[in-house]
Amino acid sequence: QGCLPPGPRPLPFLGNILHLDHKGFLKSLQALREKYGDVFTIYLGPRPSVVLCGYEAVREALVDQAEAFSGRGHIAILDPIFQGTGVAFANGKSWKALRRFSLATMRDFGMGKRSMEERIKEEAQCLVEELQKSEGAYVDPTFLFHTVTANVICSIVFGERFNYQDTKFLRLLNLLNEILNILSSFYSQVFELLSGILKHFPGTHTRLYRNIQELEEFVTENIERHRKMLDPSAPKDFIDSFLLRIDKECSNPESEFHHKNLVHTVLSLFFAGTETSSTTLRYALLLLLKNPDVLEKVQAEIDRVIGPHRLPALEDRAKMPYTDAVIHEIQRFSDITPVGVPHSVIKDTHFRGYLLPKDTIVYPVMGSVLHDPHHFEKPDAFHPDHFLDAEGNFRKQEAFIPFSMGKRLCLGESLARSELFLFLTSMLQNFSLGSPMAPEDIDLTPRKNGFAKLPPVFQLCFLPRWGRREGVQIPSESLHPAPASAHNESVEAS
Ligand code: HEM
Repeated sequence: QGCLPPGPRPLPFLGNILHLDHKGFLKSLQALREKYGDVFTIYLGPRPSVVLCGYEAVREALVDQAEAFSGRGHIAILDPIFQGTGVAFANGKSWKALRRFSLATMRDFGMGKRSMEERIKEEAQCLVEELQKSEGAYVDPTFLFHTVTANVICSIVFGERFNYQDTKFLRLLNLLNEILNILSSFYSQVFELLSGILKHFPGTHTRLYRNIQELEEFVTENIERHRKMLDPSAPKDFIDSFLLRIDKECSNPESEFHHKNLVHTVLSLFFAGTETSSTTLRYALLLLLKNPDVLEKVQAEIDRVIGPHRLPALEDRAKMPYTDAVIHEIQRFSDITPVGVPHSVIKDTHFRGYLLPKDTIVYPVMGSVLHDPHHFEKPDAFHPDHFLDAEGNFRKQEAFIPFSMGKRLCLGESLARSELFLFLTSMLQNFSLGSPMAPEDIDLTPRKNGFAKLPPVFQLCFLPRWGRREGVQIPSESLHPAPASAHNESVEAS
């Protein structure tokens, strides 16, 4: 049975449901941490989960005992669909093969001649053009940001980006949105506790399964098109590369490279790689509106290093320590997966004097690491100096782990970091930001702070910083006041 860490006494079947506050799973965990320490056990329904808080405990598990803690914990509402297939949900030999393949394919030129950077730059340019069309009106950027991050995944897996008005693409986005909304809803948390009963009745999970099925059909049709056009000497995207691997291993009945794993790996990339990046971008703009002095310094660095005449490129980042520090602080502060993604131990595991039986679920509470007061001077403030030394050089922080740590470390980390840099610098190179509210009135209280953390809904306007004449970008005096004052002037002008 093992010897689990201490925790509140569970009820039969219902576990610690009474200790969990649906408004803030994280808050409930913080209260329990005060009572039981950095490592404790809670029962989600009848199953125990071990919760790890603070940098030290999370590192000791995910890094010092990386292999033991590398299992993926079940997510009850998704279990019947994925059944352990697809890179984000698989375990053991299957996960290892899919992860190695996915990383190698997305790295370098695993998918033909176009690099990841080119794909993101193309999307960044479309994003700037789309924002130009808003003509300085106030907009809520949520949908547009989902669109651009989903399009980057489309470019990688399908080999093509879609026009923002394309009806098929809009349907794909709606399905994704609805699926991710259900996954982060209170219903899914209840399902986690009571899946044994709820799965026998129709409910929101039935709608979730219909949506996922439609998404699977969309992906399968696309795979069939790829199959017909496949050129074995020139794979041009993720699906082509996977199909070639299926063919290569077709005589091996044990192969992990089959249709179901392809479809579910593609879905994993969409689920893990769209809302995460787009929520971070939204937080970025909100924090820059709230902190106009920071915005001003970022734009000054962009003007100095990149200037107005060319697109930002990844190699600029090394020359932009302030912008790099700000992006790190945005990710630290926004902390978009506060309780982490569940892991499990793949064997009986000794940890800090306890014995966790094989398959015990483990939550590495990332919010407790990103806000660890032993590692960050002002854990609850937005403070880019966390990532700068006294000379203004970029300074690494070991407790900066928005992508987690160890063997399950986010597979899209490099892609996501490139997206954040290129999308943000492209927007700030071209636009001043305006808000209908003064910075001190902007409320940062998250709209949700449970399994996912979401910023409040807000609006802003994008005011061109440069006029265009005969294809050359030139400074537009009337449109280019100092960014901090632009912030307020634009409000009065509207
Ligand atoms: C700011 C953006 C992002 C953040 C903060 C983020 C964060 C995370 C976190 C916390 C995990 C869980 C790691 C664990 O289990 O300990 C994860 C896993 C994962 N992420 Fe990301 N992610 C981001 C963007 C992306 C993108 C763009 C992709 C697209 C390729 C992606 C693909 C994945 C996949 C496939 C996994 C599962 C890895 C596995 O189970 O082996 N993520 N991510």
